[in-house]
Amino acid sequence: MSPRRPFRDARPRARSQIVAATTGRPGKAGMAWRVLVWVLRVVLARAWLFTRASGGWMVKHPAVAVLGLALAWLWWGILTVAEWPGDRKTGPLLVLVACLCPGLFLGVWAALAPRHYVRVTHARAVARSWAQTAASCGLGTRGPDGATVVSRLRRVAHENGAVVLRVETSPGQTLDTLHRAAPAIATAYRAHGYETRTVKPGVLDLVLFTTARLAPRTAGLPNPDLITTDAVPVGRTRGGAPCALVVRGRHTLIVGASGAGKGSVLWSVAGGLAPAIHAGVVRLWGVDLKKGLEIETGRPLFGHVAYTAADAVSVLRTLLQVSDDRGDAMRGRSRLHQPRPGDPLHVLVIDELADLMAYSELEVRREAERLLSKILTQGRALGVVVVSCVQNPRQEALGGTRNLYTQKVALRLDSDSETEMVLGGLAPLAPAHTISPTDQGTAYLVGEDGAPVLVRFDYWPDDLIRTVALHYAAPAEHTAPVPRSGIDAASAWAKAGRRLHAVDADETDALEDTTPTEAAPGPRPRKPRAPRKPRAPRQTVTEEVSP
Ligand SMILES: Nc1ncnc2c1ncn2[C@@H]1O[C@H](COP(=O)(O)OP(=O)(O)OP(=O)(O)O)[C@@H](O)[C@H]1O
Repeated sequence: MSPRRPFRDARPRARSQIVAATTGRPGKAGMAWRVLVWVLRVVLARAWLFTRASGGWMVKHPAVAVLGLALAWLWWGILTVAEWPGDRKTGPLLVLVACLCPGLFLGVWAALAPRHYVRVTHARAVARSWAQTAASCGLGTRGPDGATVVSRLRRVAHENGAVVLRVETSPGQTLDTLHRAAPAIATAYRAHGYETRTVKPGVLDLVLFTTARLAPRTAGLPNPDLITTDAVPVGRTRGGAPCALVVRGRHTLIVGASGAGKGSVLWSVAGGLAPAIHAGVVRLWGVDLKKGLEIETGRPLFGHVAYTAADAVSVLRTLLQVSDDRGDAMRGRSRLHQPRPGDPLHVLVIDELADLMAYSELEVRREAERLLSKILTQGRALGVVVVSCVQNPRQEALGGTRNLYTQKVALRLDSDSETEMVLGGLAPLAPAHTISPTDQGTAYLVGEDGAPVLVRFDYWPDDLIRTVALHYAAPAEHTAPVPRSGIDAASAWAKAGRRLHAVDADETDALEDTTPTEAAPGPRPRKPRAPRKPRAPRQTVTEEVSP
């Protein structure tokens, strides 16, 4: 252990003493201190902006600045030597202000409207350097007269955390030419990333991100009225806008190195779905072969959980059965399942998929891969979706299922080859391996449209997970067995719900025996006992006594 450094310990102590004696004081004195600090901050910040903007202009135009100073000084010197009666300062000062007025104007502008000033000056700088940058990034073509013609920059706009360049192709170029030049342009302008959006034929918006870091945020209690599976709030995007995840109709793969924040993504989904779970619109299933450490924190949200490989296979088999039954019921009627109470969206959450697909017994692994692949190919439209978390995106950890996920969340990854494994051709647009280890919960989200979005998922502390899980616990009927056929569904759900209200631990075991998991590998479950036949009443033989 390193020796403790006394001055390091003293610094925070001195700081907290100062805070306690000033802004931390109770009552009006504390309030006065806080107002004073705020005013000082604002004044100092504005003074700095003024100095920087006007000083910057003077550095760029030294001749004008020196001329102004020299004229003012000369005028004042002449008046002084001539012993001019009256005011000798106003005239020279006016001359100085007149010479420096463009710089002073910029300073006042920066101090009064700093954001507008930065945006306008930045846009002008980009426009000035565009021709040269575009030509060196491959956007120049030779005109008939031999001169180089570059793609036209139509406008420079600003969004939160991004600069948007609207670029128009020049004759001889296609949109593909602009797409190919985008990485070089982003690098030339020192952007942290980029995105391209086609506006109309021949016109493209090139979005250059000016920030790589998104502020962390702790999740709050979910909105009880937000019963949705199509836009589950999970975090914030780069521009600070709320980010919502589509759960219905999509299988989601969450990949991230150890400590990258997979838990945040998992609980953002499970916690965001909590009101829908409580309303019976979503039924949550959990597989956590790390002894249930993750899922057990929010256990009441889950209908069924599996903490062993054999149970996990049973859960997969049950869900496959559900999707088979739904397929029969939906055929010719609907192409996408519409969840509702009594006929919910089944969401299977798997924490650390590799534990099941790579580190289990060979037989279990094969069966799990077979079942999961079937669910991933068939379940999407039938209201059975999978959310899998995994550390290692390699083939051995995911089996053949990697490309069956329709939505991917790439948290921090260890190398560019891992990013490529997860996101394929989108890797240059979503360099997940460059996410800082201190930015846990930051990830590139790639939905079905294939456009990566940088998102910081909300952080879910354990206490919040427990509170939400208790508040929005799954309805009793969701911990009941899934009926095998849709015909007697309603009565089976109701019956199971009634039974579960009164169950104790033994009864739950008995109930589990009746779930459709008979074909699970390992020891065969007991056959349910046939109901006992009512016994015939014992006959009493009376001897007839003949008269
Ligand atoms: N969204 C977030 N914002 C801020 N900090 C976070 C966020 N998510 C996670 N963290 C921090 O990172 C730590 C690790 O997160 P988490 O356990 O979710 O990572 P993980 O990817 O699941 O790791 P492992 O695979 O080892 O279980 C947490 O204890 C927390 O301190």
